[in-house]
Amino acid sequence: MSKAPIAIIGAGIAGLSAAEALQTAGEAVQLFDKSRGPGGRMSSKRSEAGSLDLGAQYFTARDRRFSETVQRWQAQGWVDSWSPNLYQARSGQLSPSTDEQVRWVGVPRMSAIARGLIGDTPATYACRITDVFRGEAFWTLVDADGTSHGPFSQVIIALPAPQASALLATAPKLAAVAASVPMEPTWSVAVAFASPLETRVEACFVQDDALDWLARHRSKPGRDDRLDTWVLHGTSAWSRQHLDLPKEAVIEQLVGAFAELIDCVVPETTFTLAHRWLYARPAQTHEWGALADADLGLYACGDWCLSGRVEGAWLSGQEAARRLLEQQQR
Ligand SMILES: Cc1cc2nc3c(=O)[nH]c(=O)nc-3n(C[C@H](O)[C@H](O)[C@H](O)COP(=O)(O)OP(=O)(O)OC[C@H]3O[C@@H](n4cnc5c(N)ncnc54)[C@H](O)[C@@H]3O)c2cc1C
Ligand SMILES: NC(=O)C1=CN([C@@H]2O[C@H](COP(=O)(O)OP(=O)(O)OC[C@H]3O[C@@H](n4cnc5c(N)ncnc54)[C@H](OP(=O)(O)O)[C@@H]3O)[C@@H](O)[C@H]2O)CC=C1
Repeated sequence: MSKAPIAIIGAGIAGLSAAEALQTAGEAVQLFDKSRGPGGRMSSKRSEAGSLDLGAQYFTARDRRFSETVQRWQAQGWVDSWSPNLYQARSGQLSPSTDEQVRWVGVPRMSAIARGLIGDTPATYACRITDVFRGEAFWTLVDADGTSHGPFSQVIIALPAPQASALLATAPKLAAVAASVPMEPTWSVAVAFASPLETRVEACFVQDDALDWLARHRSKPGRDDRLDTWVLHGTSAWSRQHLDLPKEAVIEQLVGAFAELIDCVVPETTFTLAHRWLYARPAQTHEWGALADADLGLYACGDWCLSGRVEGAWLSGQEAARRLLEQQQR
């Protein structure tokens, strides 16, 4: 009889990283995600202004293993470096803020990385897992429609901490650790103009009440440049305070803050879109790598186990896979 596969809940970069490491080691995996495709916070949204990166804007690679992986992604044509005219804004004052940091983006959109990584890995989408339980030898997952999935030999939960905690009931200690990680929201707005704004700014780290970041979409490699589209992110504090504000009001306030900040005339918008990320980033970084109850065969990973960035999420997926494989060899 062939061995039961390993279930991975969450097809963001952490789940995909774990899936790749396990498949490379000869294990069979099955991914589940509540969205219509992979990528999670690294996905891109299709819109009338083209495909937009509303979540992760770029990523850096400081760890050697991740750097080597990103080089491989670049060779496969999934990523390219992005060197925008970088600015900062402090107390409403814009100033150039060029640096030497290499920043990476998916091409032609951020979701290209997840699309590349998933390959032909078995994945079930639009499937929100609501329960994870273990019988005598195997694991079963239950989704929001009440459908059961299994049997599975082990389970990796690769979700933001509050969502992971809800599925970790079988391992109360892991559930408690995940429940101890608050995650901050981010309101993300895309705004497009029919003719290009007369500014050199292509990206800006903002320290403001409302705005945290802005990026000019067309400055990224491979993007559609028919419109001059900008992505604006609210700060964690502002996003938390305005969590339930209607999207139109969020757009009005963030585009208003953008118009005050940017050093040029801002004309009528031709397109706007708002997206609320409820669990955008962990409030602090951690050094857990991944969480494991190896005897049970239950693991948890995600950006919140490390740095709250793309690199941290990828490394956490690797660590969950490493611990699972180590336990199998015992
Ligand atoms: C607005 C924003 C800007 C960011 N900017 C940057 C940046 O510039 N640089 C950077 O390095 N990082 C950035 N990040 C952070 C980065 O995107 C994350 O650290 C990383 O993508 C997290 O990956 P993950 O796999 O841990 O989680 P996720 O990407 O959240 O993946 C979790 C997956 O689980 C799925 N899921 C959730 N619950 C269930 C369930 N019950 N059943 C099934 N599936 C479920 C979700 O649909 C999702 O696909 C940003 C994030 C946001 C939101
Ligand atoms: N919005 C979210 O939910 C969210 C945003 N995240 C952002 O992701 C990047 C990733 O961080 P990383 O360490 O990989 O990148 P950087 O080294 O580019 O930026 C880190 C912070 O350092 C400051 N910084 C960096 N370069 C400059 C510069 N040339 N001029 C001014 N400041 C710079 C900046 O911090 P401040 O805004 O100055 O406080 C960068 O933020 C990072 O931008 C996160 O904010 C991650 C997860 C969720």
